[in-house]
Amino acid sequence: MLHALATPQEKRRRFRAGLESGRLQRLPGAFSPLVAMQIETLDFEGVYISGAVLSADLGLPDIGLTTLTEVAQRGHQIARVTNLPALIDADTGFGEPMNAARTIQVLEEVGLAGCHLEDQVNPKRCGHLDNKAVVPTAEMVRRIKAAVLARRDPDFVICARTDARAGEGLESAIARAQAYADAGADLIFAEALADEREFEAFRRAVSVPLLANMTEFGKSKLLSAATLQDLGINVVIYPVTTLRLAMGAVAGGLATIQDEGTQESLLERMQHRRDLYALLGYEDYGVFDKNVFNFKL
Ligand SMILES: C[C@](O)(C(=O)O)[C@H](CC(=O)O)C(=O)O
Ligand SMILES: [Mg+2]
Repeated sequence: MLHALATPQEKRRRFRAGLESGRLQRLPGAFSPLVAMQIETLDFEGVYISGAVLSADLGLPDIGLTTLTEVAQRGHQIARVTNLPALIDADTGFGEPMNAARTIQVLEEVGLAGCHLEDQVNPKRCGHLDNKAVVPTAEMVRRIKAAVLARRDPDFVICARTDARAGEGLESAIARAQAYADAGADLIFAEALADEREFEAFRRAVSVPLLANMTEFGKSKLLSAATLQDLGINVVIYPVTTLRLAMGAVAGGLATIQDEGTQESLLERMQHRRDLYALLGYEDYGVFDKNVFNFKL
């Protein structure tokens, strides 16, 4: 009720244990706190909070327009309602290495389990767009070192993302990942890898845990959880999936209302009022006031 029972420290320890378990940690994107609660009712290991989704939700493209304050606020809203660890997209850290350091402290304070910082130049852009530019390896190493130094809970996971595969090629992306791991990154996110072969090459070369981004309609082939597990990948994110599902349903449903003049034919595809109330735990709120939850169908 009101918030999740697990503390941020417990959630971070749980995420750390998951990274060390040898089992794939599956993190669907939560585009709202309510979606995080839905994810928790299924057997997922965590939730992901996407920058692309936050931008889209605000009606903006994913080109580095959102601020740390907006990202932290959304992260807080989501992290507080779920017992699952939440990993958030911190883009480039919102500026210079000093800004990345502050970003880590703020994201820690709002209860997240970890975040990823990427090696793109400011302003960043979606990892599946063309003509991305990355900063020199040494500059990203400074970004990561500043982040690691600023961290106060050693269990807060700092994930380094490299966007170098597109512009510099696989070898360079691997060399960067190794440098980022040496700088203290706990987890490596290799953005926009093409297929199994590229994940295999990363797995062979990098000793820290690896994250795979299974985003739709991008540059990466969609690989199943079983395949990723076999490849030795530790974390998979489905960053924009729930938003794409919801928006597909919203667009189709609005067209039906236009065509049919009623939403009657859509009812069975909707989350029922009863299920929404169960997810929100309405009944639990009756401990404060017996009159809060009076609902009969
Ligand atoms: C993972 C990602 O950074 C995100 O913000 O969710 C995006 C996802 C996407 O645009 O599909 C990305 O740059 O890959
Ligand atoms: Mg992003």
